[in-house]
Amino acid sequence: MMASCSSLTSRPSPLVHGPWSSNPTSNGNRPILLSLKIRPFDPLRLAKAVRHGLGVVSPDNTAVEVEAPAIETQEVNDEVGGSLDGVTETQLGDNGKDGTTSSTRVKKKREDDDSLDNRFQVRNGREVFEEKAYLVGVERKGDREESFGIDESLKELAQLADTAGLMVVGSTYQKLSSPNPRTYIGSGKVSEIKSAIHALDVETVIFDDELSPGQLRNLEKAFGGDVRVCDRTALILDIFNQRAATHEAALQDAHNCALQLINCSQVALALMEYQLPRLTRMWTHLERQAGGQVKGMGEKQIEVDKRILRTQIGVLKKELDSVRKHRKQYRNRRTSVPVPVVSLVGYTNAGKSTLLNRLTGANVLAEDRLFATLDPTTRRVQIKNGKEFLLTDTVGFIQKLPTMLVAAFRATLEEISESSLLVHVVDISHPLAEQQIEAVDNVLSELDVSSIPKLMVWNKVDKAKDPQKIKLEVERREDVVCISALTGEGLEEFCDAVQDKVKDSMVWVEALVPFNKGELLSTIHQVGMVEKTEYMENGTLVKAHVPLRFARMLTPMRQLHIS
Ligand SMILES: Nc1nc2c(ncn2[C@@H]2O[C@H](COP(=O)(O)OP(=O)(O)OP(=O)(O)O)[C@@H](O)[C@H]2O)c(=O)[nH]1
Ligand SMILES: [Mg+2]
Repeated sequence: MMASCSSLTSRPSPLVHGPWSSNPTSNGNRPILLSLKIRPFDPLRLAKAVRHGLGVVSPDNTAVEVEAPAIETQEVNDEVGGSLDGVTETQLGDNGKDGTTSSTRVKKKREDDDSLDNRFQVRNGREVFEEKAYLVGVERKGDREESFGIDESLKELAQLADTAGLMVVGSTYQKLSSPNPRTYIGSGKVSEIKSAIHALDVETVIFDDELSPGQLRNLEKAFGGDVRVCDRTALILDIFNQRAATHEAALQDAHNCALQLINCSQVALALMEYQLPRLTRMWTHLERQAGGQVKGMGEKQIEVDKRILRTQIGVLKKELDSVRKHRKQYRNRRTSVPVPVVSLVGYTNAGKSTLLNRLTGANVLAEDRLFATLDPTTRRVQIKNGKEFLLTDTVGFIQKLPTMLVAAFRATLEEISESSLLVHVVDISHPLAEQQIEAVDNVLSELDVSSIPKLMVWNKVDKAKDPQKIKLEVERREDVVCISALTGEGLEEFCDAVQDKVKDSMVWVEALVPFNKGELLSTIHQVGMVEKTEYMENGTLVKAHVPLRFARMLTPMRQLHIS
């Protein structure tokens, strides 16, 4: 294993360019994180840096099969506060639905991938190295039964790893009362994973929960060699980084481009903030490089690195503030023509982009991978009766969303906070649909959107085990519409429901519009729900539901009519 790892150093992994690593040792040259070159902030250059600094897994090239992780099924002894009675035997569970055991699959994979060259793949015109990853989860005693189970959480982690371009070769988990402060898992489990690393030639170990910088360091030391340890947060940040690059080319207008830049910078900021306390890894790296002789040198370097990073974080934050202010002004201008804005929110992979594409003929990337959408896209939807609304697609939510990424979501979230309606898209065919709904509601409850009306949409009904049962359930409930964004089923009902809900958020006005204000009349027809128009001597009397902001603009005419 060591031999193959060290031979990697001759071919830089395209996924990572460590900003501090001039000498690409294998550890400074692996996928996952540390991907941005840190230089003074320039949004355009930053976007470019993101694009060129990473090997992007093409969204079009989805040939890599998402492999369900080999989840250990054996009971694990309890470990409290780092006591050392973990399980030592590594066992890859049999979860192969086709009768193939995971270990056979793993063996097969190893044979297939014996040659390193096989693992360099050209995707999207770039060479990407598929690292072998091993997943580790912890089931906390006292986790509520209805929350995401460890199996499901690890399956999701495997999907995330696949999206990031890694090859999952196995996984394990441990039941704990509380995590070990030094190594997160118990020492028995650490040894077990170490055996798995050797047996499966693992290059990256990914933990399903966020690890502290100290835990990361201790685990890397414990696993030894060139094994990289990372966590769910790092993985998600890395995917966001990749996605930021992929989507840039697809931008079509200044509005979406501005949003993209904010998102891109937010991701950069999240990355830097994640890196800052973890920079000490480079210290170890420098120390090792110098054979442990010049400890001071590494120490000095890390201080310099930290200072540079802190300055960059400060500059980036300032720039972001200023871009945000401009965005707010833009939104204010946009709402002066108050076409209702409807935002699609929901768990990642629920089908939001597919729905947007279906309704607007847009060409937003929709695919069976997590976080396909990073940047919010807005398109106009024209309904049969001539009415229209703006539909905004947003980044998907996920359980265990890293706190620092909530800030990175802000560009999207600021947009949805001014919507007339939030449409919560649910993949009703997913076995954990309930839990996903809860995870989305949790994120929404942290945002200032409680006053915005909501509509729930159960999507992918075509894929559900028992579509009839779902349709009956929907009939009993008033607040849910059942659709298939893929086949188009239920989309008319969806548009009607959107209109009804949008109407609920409007106010009733009766206004006398002077004949010389013809354009106002057509705007009322465009954005409001007109019940009646009457031609009077000095203008047109309109009775309609209109958006609140627009009602304010009509105030003088309302007074005119009353007097
Ligand atoms: N069978 C079926 N598949 C669907 C339906 N809607 C979407 N999908 C599929 O689900 C996958 C995810 O769809 P997306 O539209 O990318 O999902 P998303 O919610 O935008 O995902 P993120 O951008 O990752 O948050 C794609 O493979 C779609 O083809 C549906 O109604 N039925
Ligand atoms: Mg999407």
